[in-house]
Amino acid sequence: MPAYDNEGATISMEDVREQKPSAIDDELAMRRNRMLKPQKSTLSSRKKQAICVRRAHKKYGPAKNPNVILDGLNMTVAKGAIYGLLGASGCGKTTLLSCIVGRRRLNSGEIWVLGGRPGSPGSGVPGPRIGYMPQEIALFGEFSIRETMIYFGWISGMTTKEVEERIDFLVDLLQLPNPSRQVKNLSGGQQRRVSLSAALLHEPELLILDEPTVGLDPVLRQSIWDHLVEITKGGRTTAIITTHYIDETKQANMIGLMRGGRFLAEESPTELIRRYQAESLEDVFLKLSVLQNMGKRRRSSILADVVEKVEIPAIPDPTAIDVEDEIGEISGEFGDNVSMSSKGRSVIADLTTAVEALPPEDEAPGGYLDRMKPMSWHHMRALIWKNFWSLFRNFGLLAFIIGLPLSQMVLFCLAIGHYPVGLPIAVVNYELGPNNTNVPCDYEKNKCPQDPETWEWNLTRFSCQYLDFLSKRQSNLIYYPNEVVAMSKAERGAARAVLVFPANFSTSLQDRMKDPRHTDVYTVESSEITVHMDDTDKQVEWMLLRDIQLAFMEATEQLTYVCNLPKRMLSIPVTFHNPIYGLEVPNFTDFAGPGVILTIIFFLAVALTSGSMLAERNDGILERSLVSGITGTEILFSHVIVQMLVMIFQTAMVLIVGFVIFGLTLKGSLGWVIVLTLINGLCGMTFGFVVSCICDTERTATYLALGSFLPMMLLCGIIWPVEGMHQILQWISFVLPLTKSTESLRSMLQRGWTIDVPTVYTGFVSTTLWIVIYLTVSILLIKFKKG
Ligand SMILES: Nc1ncnc2c1ncn2[C@@H]1O[C@H](COP(=O)(O)OP(=O)(O)OP(=O)(O)O)[C@@H](O)[C@H]1O
Repeated sequence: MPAYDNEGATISMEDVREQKPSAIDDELAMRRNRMLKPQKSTLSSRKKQAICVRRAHKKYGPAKNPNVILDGLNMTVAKGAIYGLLGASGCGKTTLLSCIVGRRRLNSGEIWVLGGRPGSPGSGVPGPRIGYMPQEIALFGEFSIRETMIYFGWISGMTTKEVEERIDFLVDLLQLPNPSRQVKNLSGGQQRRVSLSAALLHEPELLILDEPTVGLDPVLRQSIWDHLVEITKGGRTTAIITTHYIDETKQANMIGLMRGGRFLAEESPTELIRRYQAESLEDVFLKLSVLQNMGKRRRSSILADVVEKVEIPAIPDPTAIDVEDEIGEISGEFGDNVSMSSKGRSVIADLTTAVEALPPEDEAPGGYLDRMKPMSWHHMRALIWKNFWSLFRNFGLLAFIIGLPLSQMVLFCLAIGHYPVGLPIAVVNYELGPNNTNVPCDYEKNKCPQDPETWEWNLTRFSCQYLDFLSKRQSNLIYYPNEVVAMSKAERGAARAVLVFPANFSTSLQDRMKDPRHTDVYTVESSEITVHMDDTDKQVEWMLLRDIQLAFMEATEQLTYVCNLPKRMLSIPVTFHNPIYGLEVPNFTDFAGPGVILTIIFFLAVALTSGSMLAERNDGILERSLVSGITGTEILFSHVIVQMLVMIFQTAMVLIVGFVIFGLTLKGSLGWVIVLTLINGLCGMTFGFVVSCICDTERTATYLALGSFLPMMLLCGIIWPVEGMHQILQWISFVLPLTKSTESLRSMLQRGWTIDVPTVYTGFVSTTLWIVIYLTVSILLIKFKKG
């Protein structure tokens, strides 16, 4: 009868039974006996074990209210054993495993893995000596099964050919689907099997499998166990397995029952069942849990309970074993540090006091340079390959990478900095008489109002001449009959300004110009245009003010022109020549452009880097990569290399849109502009690393990125000159990463300054310094921020 069907591959129960020869049982029994021999607890004996944990203490949370996870735990895993780590959910199995693989540190205690201290130089742990399957799937959804294997194979130093050979075997063993299928399209169980095959791929010395069989078909679970028995036979491979299926661990050589931060027992499954006269391992766990609860009572009473309730085989001749030997490596513990040796020869109080002081860290075999070597070629190759494909296979992300800078730059160039036109301006022109809104505001455009004979002025309807010039700047002039109506309209938002021309405006103006000394107050007042402005929008107010004044100058200049008079006669005595730098008509787009370009590139890099790093971390991929020996520095630099490609592309797009399509001013060297934009993106990338190291979730990273985006926009002189800020803000602005670079880019673009000008090179220096700072901080955080 078919027992398991996967993608057309059908195996029968008979097949499975055939895979489990009785020789394996014999081998298991033999090794159980071998391993259960008590050994001296010396430094060298601990180093000889695959894993040896002593007095492990681990807690999370604040010192005042700690969550104690490991509470003086001892554990011994002999080489070549299959060790079943059992315990209720949340008892600390994963925490213990991550301390073993060197990803978390104990608060106190000692761990030896494959003869070294995890994480110490030269121990090889984390590294390819370990095959780690974390609880999460920890795979790249965008990759196919084959690509996943190639990635993990390369990391562990295998060639592609070796990986291909192993793929065939693992597909067969774990009944994987076609290796060309993408991981994200597999079922949860299939993904777990791919994850398991990635751990088995390079045939490591120590397999650490966190719930490898959860959700799997019982037949497949059996074949996985059979495979583990097979590979541990020779003694080269050791396996630790956590599982919730307690009974499947009866095939393990040793079981550690974990509860309350300790092991209730550490024994072979048959011995546990025999000793506790239980029907199953579940029963044993239950009995031991009850006993541990009693451990809250006084130790003496526990001892009585233990001795009374649990039949502990007596030692035939206790005197035959010396004191050292009594402290077996394999120990089960109860309650308050009450330990029982594996052979049950004696009940020993407080095993932990018997072990010696912590030995010094192992020295790395190589010299200082060897330890400093930050990157290995096969790691970098795997990481760059992985980063490249995970980026370019994700179409949503790709659309974001291309679309966002493009759309932002187009929107900026279209929406920001352009002169507001068509602003409604209310006009009350009493010069046209009481019926002023129905009378055309005409004037003789080319007629000089000065009599050529007498040189007497006869200025009429100068208000119309002025309004003609004003309408060329602001075309939306709305005429009202009187000031009261115009004001009430403006108060309700119908006009941005109200202009009132007195009845005898032109003649009063003429009198005032002709004989200013004897002009009376009435004449002065009636020669002036009264203006009421809506000041809510400063930009609009300044621009209207400018239009109102310039229109007057243009009207008077026109007068001098038609009367053939010197132009300066009727203009204000200030001459504005061509600007030293910049355009004659101020352009806010040019002012804000440099800051906006840098901000787009900087914050896109922050978002992309922190996003991909956090996704990698939260999916468990980062953890898995680190356990397989990849260093934080390698991860950072592989991201730098791939994202540099992205940034080059984004920079090219932004600059083309800004300078080629929208014609932003570019007077300096394009080469230096590109270099500054790129190193600014690099700076954003390194800031993204810091964000992803500090934050645990994408949400907090978003808050942090947003929280830094707004202050930078406001304080870095991007939309407002730094000189206009409060002195303290100016100091803050001085040390922000975008201030000096914006100033530098602006100077290159608009002033055409070269790199030897201090304002320009300061931008390069400041950005480079920030890169170094962010990179150092992130490397330190990756190095030291462990559980
Ligand atoms: N980084 C952390 N910070 C704070 N508490 C943590 C952290 N990691 C784990 N814990 C807590 O430590 C306890 C043990 O967690 P752990 O994941 O080691 O348990 P487990 O035995 O592996 O559980 P399960 O079988 O459900 O996977 C849990 O209460 C968990 O909430």
